[in-house]
Amino acid sequence: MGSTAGAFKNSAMVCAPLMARSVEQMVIDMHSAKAQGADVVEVRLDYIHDFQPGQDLETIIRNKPLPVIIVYRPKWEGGQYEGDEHKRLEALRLAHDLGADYIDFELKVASELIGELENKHRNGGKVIVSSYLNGATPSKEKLGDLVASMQATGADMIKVVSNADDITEMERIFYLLSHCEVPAVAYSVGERGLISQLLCPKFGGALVYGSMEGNSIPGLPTLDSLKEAYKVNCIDSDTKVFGLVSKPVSHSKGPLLHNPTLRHANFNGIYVPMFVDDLKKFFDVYASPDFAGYSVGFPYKEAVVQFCDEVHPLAKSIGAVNTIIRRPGDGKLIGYNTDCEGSITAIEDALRDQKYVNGRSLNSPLAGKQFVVVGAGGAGRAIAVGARSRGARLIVFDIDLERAKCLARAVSGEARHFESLEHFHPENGAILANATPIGMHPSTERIPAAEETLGNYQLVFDAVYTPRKTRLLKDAAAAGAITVSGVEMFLRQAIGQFNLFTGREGISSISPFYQYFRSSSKLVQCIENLIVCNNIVSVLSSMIEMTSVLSLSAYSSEGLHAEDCSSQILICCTI
Ligand SMILES: O=C1C[C@@](O)(C(=O)O)C[C@@H](O)[C@@H]1O
Repeated sequence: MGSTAGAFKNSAMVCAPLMARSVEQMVIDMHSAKAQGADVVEVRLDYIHDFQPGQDLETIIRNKPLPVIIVYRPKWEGGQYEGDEHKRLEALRLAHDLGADYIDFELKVASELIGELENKHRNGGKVIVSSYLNGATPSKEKLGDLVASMQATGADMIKVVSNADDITEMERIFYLLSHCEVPAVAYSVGERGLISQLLCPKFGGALVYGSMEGNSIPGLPTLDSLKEAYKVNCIDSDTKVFGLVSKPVSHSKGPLLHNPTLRHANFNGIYVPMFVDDLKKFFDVYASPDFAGYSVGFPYKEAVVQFCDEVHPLAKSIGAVNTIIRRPGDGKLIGYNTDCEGSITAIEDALRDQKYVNGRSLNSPLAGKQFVVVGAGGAGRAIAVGARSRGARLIVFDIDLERAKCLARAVSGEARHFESLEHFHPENGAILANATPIGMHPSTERIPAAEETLGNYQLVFDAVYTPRKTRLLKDAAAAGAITVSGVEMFLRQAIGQFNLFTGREGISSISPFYQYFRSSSKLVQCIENLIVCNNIVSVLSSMIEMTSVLSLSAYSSEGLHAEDCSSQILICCTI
């Protein structure tokens, strides 16, 4: 795909589709949408019960606080309206006459209706010609033909909506947006299509759709996330795209963390969730310099290694990559692993904080310890290799014994079948690390190990970070173990990714800052202040040069709290 982006740079409007059942509620929703940051609202007449065109349209148009798009979608185009077609078209004509800013005509009826409007005089209201494709996004050629026929109707704006089967279809949508001669809206619904919404301003799209708080529409980002987290109005054709390649992907807090941080660092970039089904297809299609780097999540951390042109030695020794950068000079994909340091330093610091000093080595509190890793996938490999590098003795559990054996060989450890974990009795002072998705939303009641054995561990770490306090961590804390949340690992690996994305520093640059603040009495003071006043922004701003505090406050409203503040400070200090 070429790196050409659209000509309507930065002109996209954020649009809230409204589907209230009554006109009164529609008016209330128009005002709420404005308060939530919408630039324009799309009023779906087909959702209004007992719709009376004459009076209801007047009420809507007289009370509109924002430009309004009037849509009266029939069943035959995926809408709710089943009545007489003549009456439907009459209502649309009336909306135009009453001064609606935009009227949406389906392609099938557009030529005739636009012709009529041309014959009367047009009153300034614009016409959007829309086409809802039943199924996947067609080829570029077919889309091109469709767009040509839509433009030929005399549309002021065109709108194409598809149902994506695969994220790679979005490349055709971006091509459409950047090559259309009139303002265009094009997107796919659903998780696989989300990037068509988020990246549409980069490619010249005219509208980005967002749902209102409490009125979420499946597959649409919220107005708030568009305005606050993604700041879609700041995107232009030069914006570099970073994405989380994963499946599932919607649980990730990465966008909430990386987007404000990129902005704070004045880096023209956006970080988006990418629901990927087929890695090869994905990397083949998104090969332009616009797509500058990726986080790699479950289940692809190992599989993605083969798609990297070069792999950093640490990632190679782990056999898993969680960060990919497209090297600016030659476009090659370079793979890294920031999970390893992220998880191991989180565990080490928790042990040090508990004033545990290992008898045999002062270098790492993990030296000589029995270290139980559950899950031999990408995250498990990073944790196991990291623990081994600190001198721990590994036992690897997995439902696939061969996979466990393979990792055990790499770290000179033992392999066991997952089922035997229930009866496993660890040594005194052992560490347990869960590197499986067990306990992650939505199956939050599950734990990977038997509850009765948790008290035998000195420390229990969970790589799952949604929810922040997993059931495993709660049970382990109740049993007296030190617990380390996946949030710690998440934040630390994200710092490494951020440095790589922005080309600032290498992954190893995390520790000097952290070392400084960890040993500093200021940190203790700061933690106490944070816990007392719980105001991260004010405490940190008085203490260190302000950095990405914005991202932290955004994140804290999503479930990050003062208790996680060692990493919050870490993040602030490294950016
Ligand atoms: O483990 C994680 C977390 C992550 O998957 C996420 O949920 O954002 C992103 C990965 O790159 C990282 O290694």
